[in-house]
Amino acid sequence: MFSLSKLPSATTILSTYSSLTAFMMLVKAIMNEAWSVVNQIIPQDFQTKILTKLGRLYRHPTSEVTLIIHEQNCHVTNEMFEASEVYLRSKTTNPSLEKLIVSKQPREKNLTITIEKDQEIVDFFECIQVKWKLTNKKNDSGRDSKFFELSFHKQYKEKVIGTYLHYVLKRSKDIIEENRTLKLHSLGMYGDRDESGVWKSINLEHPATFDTLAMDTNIKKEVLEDLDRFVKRREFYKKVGKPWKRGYLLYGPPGTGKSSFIAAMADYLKFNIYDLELTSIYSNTELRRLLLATKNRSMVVIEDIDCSVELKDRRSRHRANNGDQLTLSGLLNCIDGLWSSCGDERIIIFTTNYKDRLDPALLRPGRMDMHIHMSYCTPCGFKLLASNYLQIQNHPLFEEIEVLMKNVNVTPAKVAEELMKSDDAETSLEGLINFLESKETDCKKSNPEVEEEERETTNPKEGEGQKAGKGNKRTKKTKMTRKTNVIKYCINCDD
Ligand SMILES: Nc1ncnc2c1ncn2[C@@H]1O[C@H](COP(=O)(O)OP(=O)(O)OP(=O)(O)O)[C@@H](O)[C@H]1O
Ligand SMILES: [Mg+2]
Repeated sequence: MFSLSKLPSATTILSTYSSLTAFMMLVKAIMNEAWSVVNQIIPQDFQTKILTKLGRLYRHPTSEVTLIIHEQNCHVTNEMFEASEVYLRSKTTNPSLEKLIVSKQPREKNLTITIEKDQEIVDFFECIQVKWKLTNKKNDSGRDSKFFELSFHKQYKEKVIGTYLHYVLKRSKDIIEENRTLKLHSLGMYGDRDESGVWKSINLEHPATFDTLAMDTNIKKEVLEDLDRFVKRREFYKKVGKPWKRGYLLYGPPGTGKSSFIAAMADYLKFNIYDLELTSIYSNTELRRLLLATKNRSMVVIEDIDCSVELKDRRSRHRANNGDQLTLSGLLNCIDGLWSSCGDERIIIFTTNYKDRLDPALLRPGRMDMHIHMSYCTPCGFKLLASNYLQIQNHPLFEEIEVLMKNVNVTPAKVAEELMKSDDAETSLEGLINFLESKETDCKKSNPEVEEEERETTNPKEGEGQKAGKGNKRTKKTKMTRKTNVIKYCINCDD
């Protein structure tokens, strides 16, 4: 029961209050005294620093939440820590940073810039402000242990944990992909002891890109759209129940850019290449093992497929005892079956100089999704090469070259070679014209009917206009008067 007699009397309350007031005054006096002593002992700017630090520690004591992201959890790498490190590398332009660490790994393209410990980085995500700080402390075993402190207002706790951290994970993956050094894996051998191959990798440093590749503009556009569609279709492939893979057959004469195309594709997709040399594989089992050892987001390349699946010439010592030899059907089964369903984002590329020599099984619909023809150099391809090699978009000699090119088959490789012969654009272009003309003459000799036709269509005033300067004796014909439907002279006349 509540009893009034237990309440303190008014006199008691008053006397307690006066004692408390007297005590507070005493404390204040002591504090003032102490403060004046501190003022005398500790310099003013040092005091400011301490107060700022204390202020930071105790700022919004109740409104701020801090997440700790350790480098390791029970000796296992913490992916969130790694992702944060990578993510914060993209924030190093933050004006609040005073110290940064700069480094460069061998063969990496870019410098790596990371934050120094105790530096604070402010980041914004959907109007939320968060603060990152890398801290370093000795752990129980006396070793340095690193961790990130991620602080923000407590009202955003759900959003930061539920959304922002996932965003950091995703962004860091993208950043790694963007800066990835591409690898070229090819087959190394164990030596005589064992005939099985193993994948060995080196950095892929092929400079070809789709911008430098001279090929039919429409085909190039179609391929790029196809690749873009392919990489976006993870869910689509899942839905329709197909392995997420795509096959391309590149065909065309030597020197038309098939290998350069593969390098350009790898650069565009940022996929590693596995160069599968079938002539060094001797059984279907070995092929399967090698294909299963390839990683996702990669391209398996089999060059000159018409030659590599000819198994007749293989030396007997390579024949597997159990009769398990590499066969075309073994290869196709592997590509269509087990291997392709064991990974994601796989591309397989076959190249050949002779599409007509390929086994129909390779060409049947659905096997290679796209057949891409790499042709001899076209006038449009020549312009791209001239722009790349000579940095010119136009020149009076272009017209003559373009007409010659319509009549003579010349590979982009040969054009590139001619354009590299001199630093002077005109000299290079003249060299190319001389080459095309000599090839035209050779081909006419081996095809007299065409020569006859040519005689009828060449300008009768031919030879009048000798080229001025540089002592060039080339006869300047008015090529445009030729029949536009003239057949190409050397269909298989390679350099
Ligand atoms: N289409 C092209 N565009 C730009 N450069 C090209 C092209 N084709 C060839 N080249 C140049 O010629 C060189 C050789 O070409 P590449 O090796 O790609 O030809 P390929 O078709 O693979 O030949 P092969 O059938 O002999 O393997 C390239 O390094 C490049 O400099
Ligand atoms: Mg090649």
